[in-house]
Amino acid sequence: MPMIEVRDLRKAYGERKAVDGVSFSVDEGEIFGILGPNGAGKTTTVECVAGLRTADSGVVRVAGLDPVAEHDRVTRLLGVQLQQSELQAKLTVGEALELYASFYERPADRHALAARLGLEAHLGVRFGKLSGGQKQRLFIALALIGDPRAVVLDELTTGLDPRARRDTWDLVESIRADGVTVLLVTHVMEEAQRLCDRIAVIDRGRVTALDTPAGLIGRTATARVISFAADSPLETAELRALPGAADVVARDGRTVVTGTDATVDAFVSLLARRAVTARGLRITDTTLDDAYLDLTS
Ligand SMILES: Nc1ncnc2c1ncn2[C@@H]1O[C@H](COP(=O)(O)OP(=O)(O)OP(=O)(O)O)[C@@H](O)[C@H]1O
Repeated sequence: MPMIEVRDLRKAYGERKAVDGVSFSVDEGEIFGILGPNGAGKTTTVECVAGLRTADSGVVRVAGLDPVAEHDRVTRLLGVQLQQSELQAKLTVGEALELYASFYERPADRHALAARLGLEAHLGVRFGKLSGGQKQRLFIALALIGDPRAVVLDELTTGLDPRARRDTWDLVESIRADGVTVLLVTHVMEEAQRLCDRIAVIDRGRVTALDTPAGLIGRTATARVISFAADSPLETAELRALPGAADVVARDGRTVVTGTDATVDAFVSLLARRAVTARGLRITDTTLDDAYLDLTS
């Protein structure tokens, strides 16, 4: 049985179809990403998973339970950190953990959790005085306080500096290492690529692709990018004629050819045949960014 299952989920706000037939399932122990542009329906989808919104139609199950009809049981299994959460500014970290722990029969050990999230030294600090990264760590702690089997993390690293972002990623990996299933909403490509086992790309309320990060990248028609200084004697026409070449453009004083492995092989042969060098040659893979742009409007 999947840990989280969503089948043909639909939810409209008036005329606006926010979620329009979304399906996916998340296996136990997986980090599953939901990736998509602003307004794609990501938050609405995870709110339905958490039982915070009632779907118009479709099926949502968490460990086989209905998050709306069996809300209390699902709350014990599923921790939730939603986008733009807030707490009272005067509440201290310790008080927030104590308050949230009181909602559960068997909460996690507050002190161990605070230590694990690097909040031990901040237990007496008021919420309003915490940095962005510390607030985010507190919200993750609150999502984990019920010792859940799965956790929803929505826009986890928005507004964090690069170090805090990386620390948060390490934390998500350690949560998964403990066997907790993670449903992660993000529009940070690097985050999705680094953390997720599989990703559902959502656009305008629909799943446009569902695959591993490598699978999504491989789907893009062009998987290799060759670039070199624009002063080479190679003609645009002969580059365009390379097998598999999808595009040749001039950008920032460089010539950029996108294509496939066959394009790279033929390009190297062309250099040898013409006895020319391509100064500053770089051959890179298409990134998840490119794949994402291909898959969304
Ligand atoms: N309570 C609401 N009432 C009316 N419309 C809403 C409501 N919540 C969301 N919407 C609309 O539904 C669509 C999907 O919103 P949702 O928040 O699920 O998208 P999202 O992918 O999470 O976007 P973002 O990345 O910006 O958070 C958007 O057009 C949004 O404006």
